[in-house]
Amino acid sequence: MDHRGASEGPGRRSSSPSSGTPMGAKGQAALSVQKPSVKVTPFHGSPIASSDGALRSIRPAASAHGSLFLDTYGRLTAPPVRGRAAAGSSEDPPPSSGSAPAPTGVKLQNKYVFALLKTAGRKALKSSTKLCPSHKGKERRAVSSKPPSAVKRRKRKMGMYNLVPKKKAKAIKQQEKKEEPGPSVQQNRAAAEEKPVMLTETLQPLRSELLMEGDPGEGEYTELALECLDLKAQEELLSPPLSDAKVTESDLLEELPLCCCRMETPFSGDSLSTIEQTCMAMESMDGMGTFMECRPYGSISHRFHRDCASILKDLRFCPHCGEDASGAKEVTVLKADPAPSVPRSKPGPSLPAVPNMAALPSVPTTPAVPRILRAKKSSEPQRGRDQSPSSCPAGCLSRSKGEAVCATDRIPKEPLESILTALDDDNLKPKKVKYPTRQLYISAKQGELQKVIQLLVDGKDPNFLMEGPNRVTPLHAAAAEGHQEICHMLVQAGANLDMCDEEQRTPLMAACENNHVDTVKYLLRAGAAVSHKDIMGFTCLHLAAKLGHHDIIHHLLSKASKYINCQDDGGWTPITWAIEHKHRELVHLLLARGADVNIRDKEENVCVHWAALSGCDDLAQALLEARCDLSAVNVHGDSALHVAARENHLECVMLFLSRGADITQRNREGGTALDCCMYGSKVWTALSTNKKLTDARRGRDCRGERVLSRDISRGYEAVPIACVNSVDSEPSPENFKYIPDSCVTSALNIDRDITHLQHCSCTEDCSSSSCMCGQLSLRCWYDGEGRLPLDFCQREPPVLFECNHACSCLRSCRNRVVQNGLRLRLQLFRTQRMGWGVRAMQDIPQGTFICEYVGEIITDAEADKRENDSFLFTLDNKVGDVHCIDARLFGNIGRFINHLCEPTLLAVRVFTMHQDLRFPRIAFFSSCSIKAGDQIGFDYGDHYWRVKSKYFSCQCGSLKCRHSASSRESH
Ligand SMILES: C[S@@+](CC[C@H](N)C(=O)[O-])C[C@H]1O[C@@H](n2cnc3c(N)ncnc32)[C@H](O)[C@@H]1O
Repeated sequence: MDHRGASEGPGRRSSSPSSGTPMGAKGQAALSVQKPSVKVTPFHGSPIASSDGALRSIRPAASAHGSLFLDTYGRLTAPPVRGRAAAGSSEDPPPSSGSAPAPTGVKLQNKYVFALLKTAGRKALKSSTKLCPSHKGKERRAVSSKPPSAVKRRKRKMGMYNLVPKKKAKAIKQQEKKEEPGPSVQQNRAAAEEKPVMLTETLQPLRSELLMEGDPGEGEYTELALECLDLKAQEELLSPPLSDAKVTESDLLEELPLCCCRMETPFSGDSLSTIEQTCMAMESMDGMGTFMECRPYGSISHRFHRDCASILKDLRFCPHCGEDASGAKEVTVLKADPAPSVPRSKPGPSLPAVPNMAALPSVPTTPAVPRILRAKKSSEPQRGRDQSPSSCPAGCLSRSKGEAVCATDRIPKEPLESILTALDDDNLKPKKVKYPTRQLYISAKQGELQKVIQLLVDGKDPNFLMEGPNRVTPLHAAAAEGHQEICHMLVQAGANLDMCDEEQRTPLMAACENNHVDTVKYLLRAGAAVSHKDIMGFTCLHLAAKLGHHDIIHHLLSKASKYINCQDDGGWTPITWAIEHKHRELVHLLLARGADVNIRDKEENVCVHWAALSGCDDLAQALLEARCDLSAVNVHGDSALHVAARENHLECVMLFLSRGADITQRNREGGTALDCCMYGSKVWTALSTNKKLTDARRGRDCRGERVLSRDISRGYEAVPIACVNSVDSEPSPENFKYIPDSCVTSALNIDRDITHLQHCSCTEDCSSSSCMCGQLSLRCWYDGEGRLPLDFCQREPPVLFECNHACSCLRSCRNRVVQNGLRLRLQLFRTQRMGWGVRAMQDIPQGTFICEYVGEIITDAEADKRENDSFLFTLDNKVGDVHCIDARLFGNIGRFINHLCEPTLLAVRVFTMHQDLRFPRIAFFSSCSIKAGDQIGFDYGDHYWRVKSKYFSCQCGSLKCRHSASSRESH
């Protein structure tokens, strides 16, 4: 049994309610697994056995040993610790590989697992690649535990916000430094000196308002706790491969690491204590300390720690504006700014309300994640406690791992109007920075709506596939983060809604997996395919069900309920995932929506197997009430009771026993549920007690009546015929073949020409109201109930001719009884002295057709050759050759009817489909009324007993018995 990590999170089927060797080699082998190749096992793996013999769930070996993990998409990646070590070690590869493992390594591992997958089944892959929330936690801990010096310094990529009032592109400024400022530059500077004044005037009331409310963060910016940051992802995203090639001039222009400050700080004097004089990065700091001050323009000042200067080719630059900082002066701020609020950029000319703007998604209220920027420095600045991460005016947050986070990267909520205005306004246009295409992915992931729009306007491909092992698009990233409005922008820019990543997952799947209901709704409305399957056969429903995303499931089902029973590559439906992961509410939702609980997975498990595995007796009960088959066994012969017993789930065991689970049922290894449980446990006690009681009951049953077969006719009769034995241990007779109609095994040339009707012994017209065959002079012997009349001659029964296909009557004509076959409830039972016999299971009025004597039609000569004459019925009709019906090898229930000296049956010759008088059908009619439970029998005839009395005597037990030993003696 494969019990790998039943309690683990998403990613793959962690376990299987299959059987295994309780203490066997399979379990040991699984435990000793160290590598993915070994972890990858077929769908059925043995469970891991504990010392007590109970089968236990274990975490996949890969997880335990860090061989493979899943990222937030549930994809394969390398172990986080190893990845982090690589990032922090000086001997390790250059940081271009980031903290993540080398892509090729991941690729190889993926390929390796995928190759194994083909032979071992998808489930194995799932098991081997399990990771989960806990993995993320590990990753974070690994990040925070590394010393700052262990992190390689790396060239910062330029980052900036687009709304930079009057701030010129760095390239222009660099150009200005080289050349004498021309008139146009002077104009720009003049403008730069004017605009901040306008801004402060505009924003002062609002800032005061915010200050009065004491919640500066509620305005344009919201701070995130550092712990919220997905540091690993950001490291990877923002750590482009470093090249040792020469840094060109264009590199200087494009790659100078800058903070994302978008605001110039007007300098209006020597005092640094007023808000107007501070960079926006001051918002989260106390503002005290010694800083370098850059004054790119007369009224603008930028402050930053000396160590926070951007360095490129040994030149120091202001981290805010990229200006040469070699001339920056050192300033000391002794007193904190009284109002370290956030200066605002001028939003540009106010826009009239745009009607269709309402249709656009609203700007997110959740703050985007600040980016991590790494300073390229020869040594990490040593900061004391007083130099808290927020104390740098440039917003460089010194982290324990030495990663600098620029607080100015906090992303403001920008109304779309402002964004659009900025795009159109030359003054508000961003610095001319040449972003790589992957910036679109980065910004989409981080929720930078403004930048996403800018990048799209600049012509970045919305279907760009991010390099790396998973090859996701910006739409994947935005959907995974729930950035609905960015999804909208990307889709409008031509992003393919159903683009697949390396694991064949779509953006919709990413949104489903991450529980972003609104994004899911948006993508569905936009036309995303809900039926798409990923590399493991998962649909959106599977992903959401596995993770318990109730609202996602609810919405998906409202749109596409027909996929509710869709099976993934393991044969699992969404409800099996929900059951395994104990998402109770979700299970009930899926049940209410009609999930099929008896769909078998690839190991033939049904839902109740999974409930047994997860130990959810409440879910098991709900499943049983939804008619889940408790007796179902999987390919290993395990019932749900086996699984619950093995997992030591007492409540489930009790439930299953109360619902009649068969405790004696053995799996393919020969084990009962009792054999699977832990000796001495409560489950063991419950099962042992039940076994004792069951054995006692069966002992009583042995003395009572046992049902040996529910239907000896195997469905060939319209009414099933049970076989019971309350007399001895004789099993149900199986030495013959049940046939519903007589057969011939040699050429008998039955004449089926209906012109023989003229030989019919009956000369009376048909008296049936419905029969229209009167012209053929057929007489209908049956009354309105299909019975023979009470005055029917029993001493010498006439031959009956039923209407058939050659008649003009309807098929419902009442002159068709025998040809309609058995209609009464009969039972084959063990008699005390006559072997098997037949009894009525209902009251039967006189004249009712009971059954036919069916067998092999043979010649009399053939009959004489046959040794066993116990089942021969002669068709002696004094017409032509004599034939017999031998029911020894082929027969129906009639072959079990015994001789009764007080017969209740009358054998009548009947013709139905032909009138070849040599071959009548032998039909038994009740010669009297018969009570339910009475044995039925006919008179075998004196000739029979004259022969057989030499061997045995009649055992009919009748007081009027004529062939018993005593009666023979008396005669
Ligand atoms: C057509 S079979 C009836 C089914 C038979 N009892 C059986 O177990 O298969 C006929 C055989 O049943 C037994 N049998 C039928 N009626 C009997 C009776 N009244 N007394 C004793 N044996 C009878 C005889 O062995 C006979 O050869």
